[in-house]
This record gives sequence, C-alpha cells and structure tokens, in this order.
Amino acid sequence: MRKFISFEGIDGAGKSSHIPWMADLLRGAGKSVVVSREPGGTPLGERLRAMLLGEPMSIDTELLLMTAARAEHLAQVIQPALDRGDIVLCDRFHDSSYAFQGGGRGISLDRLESLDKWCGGARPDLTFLFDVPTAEAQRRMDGSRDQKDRFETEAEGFHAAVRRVYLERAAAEPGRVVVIDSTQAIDAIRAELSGHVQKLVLGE
Ligand SMILES: Nc1ncnc2c1ncn2[C@@H]1O[C@H](COP(=O)(O)OP(=O)(O)OP(=O)(O)O)[C@@H](O)[C@H]1O
Ligand SMILES: Cc1cn([C@H]2C[C@H](O)[C@@H](COP(=O)(O)O)O2)c(=O)[nH]c1=O
Repeated sequence: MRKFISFEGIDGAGKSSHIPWMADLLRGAGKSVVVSREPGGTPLGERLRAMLLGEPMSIDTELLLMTAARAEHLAQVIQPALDRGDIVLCDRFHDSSYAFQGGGRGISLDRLESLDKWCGGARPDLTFLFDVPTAEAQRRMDGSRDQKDRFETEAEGFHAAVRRVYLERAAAEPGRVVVIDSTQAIDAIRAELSGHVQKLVLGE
C-alpha cells in the first residue's frame, strides 16, 4: 500500500483542487490522512513559504530555503505521520525542486541531487503529475488569482522548462509517477484518480 503521495504540476495545472477531495475519499474508506504542502506544512515552513513566494532572492538562496523547509517538514510532519501509519497527501515535494529550481532556474542536477541526499533522499511512494500546456495553466491562473506570486509571474519559457523536467522525470520513473491529463474536466480527472487510488492506495 502506498502511503506517501505527492501532487505535482506547473503553476495553475489544477492539482490542488483534488487534494481535499482525495483526503475525503480515503477517510471515507477508514484511513487516517494527513494533508500538507511544500514549501510549508510547519510553522517555520509557512514563514519560509511567505519569503519564497514573495521576496526577491538569488536562485541558490531559493533552493536552500526550499530544502530547509523540506527538512523541517519531514522531521515535524511527514515522518511522524508515516510512522503512525497515516497516509500523507503532500501538495508538492522533491520533484518541484528538480522541475522549478533545475528546469526553471537552471541549477545543476549535481547540486540538486546533493541537497536532496542531504535532506535524507525521502521519496513519495506515488506521485500524481497534473500535466497541462502552459497556455491553459496561464488561463486558469488568470481566472483564479487576484495576485500572482514570484513563480506564477515568471515568463512562459520558465513554465515550459518546468513542465519539460516534470515529464522527463515521469518518463524515468513510471512506477512512481502517474501522469494525469489535467486538460480533462474535473469529474473525468476524479474518476481516473479514483481508479488509481482503489488500485494503488487501497489495494482493491
Ligand atoms: N480540470 C480543470 N478544468 C478547468 N479548470 C480547472 C481544472 N482544474 C482546476 N481548474 C481551475 O484552475 C484554477 C487553478 O487550479 P488549482 O489552484 O487547483 O491549480 P494548482 O495546480 O494547484 O496551481 P498552483 O500550484 O499554482 O497553486 C482554479 O480556478 C481551478 O478551479
Ligand atoms: C516545493 C517547491 C515549490 N516550488 C514552487 C512551486 C510553486 O510555484 C510554489 C508553491 O506554490 P503552490 O501554489 O503551493 O503551488 O513554490 C519550488 O519552486 N520548488 C520547490 O521545491
């Protein structure tokens, strides 16, 4: 049974809408579920999130703060929840660093991998990658955001590079990453997710 589940995608891909829905589905099946997010998920991590999304900073600082927030999140929330036997639904995890800081910002794979290892190399058992063309994600953000953050205001080329790295990682790890066509209607996506949850998480 897969217990540590992450949700990934370019900004505006439509992943976050499905997380509370999946938590309800799992709770309805009698499971204990912890819902969290990165950057964030702890009091310190949420303060780091406000800085990361709002304040200008160098790309190295950005990666180091993302990693610091993850170390705290793992120690305070994720590992204790997994030790209790809970299911963890996490809005973004390590793939975001490879996609955004690697693809988007151009930080080397060596540097990303060494920080990843330094952080314990923790891996979700299952990742849902919500894939959508950048133009559609942009339309969705335009329709739903009063204000855009530091990542959401990046140019189209940034988001295209992030998407490319996500898809490369999904192709390299097909046993972990399930790609969801997020251009589908929300109900169709939920029907597909529900099938994956029955098979991969609830083991039915
Ligand atoms: N399948 C869909 N079809 C049409 N609109 C959608 C779909 N999924 C989500 N949306 C809408 O797109 C907007 C962005 O969705 P959401 O906030 O879930 O994206 P996200 O991937 O979590 O973005 P971010 O990572 O930037 O927070 C919301 O208004 C949401 O209702
Ligand atoms: C974990 C993580 C996140 N990011 C970026 C990706 C998003 O633009 C924001 C988080 O905002 P969301 O509305 O919660 O999606 O942070 C990143 O660049 N690197 C990371 O490791």
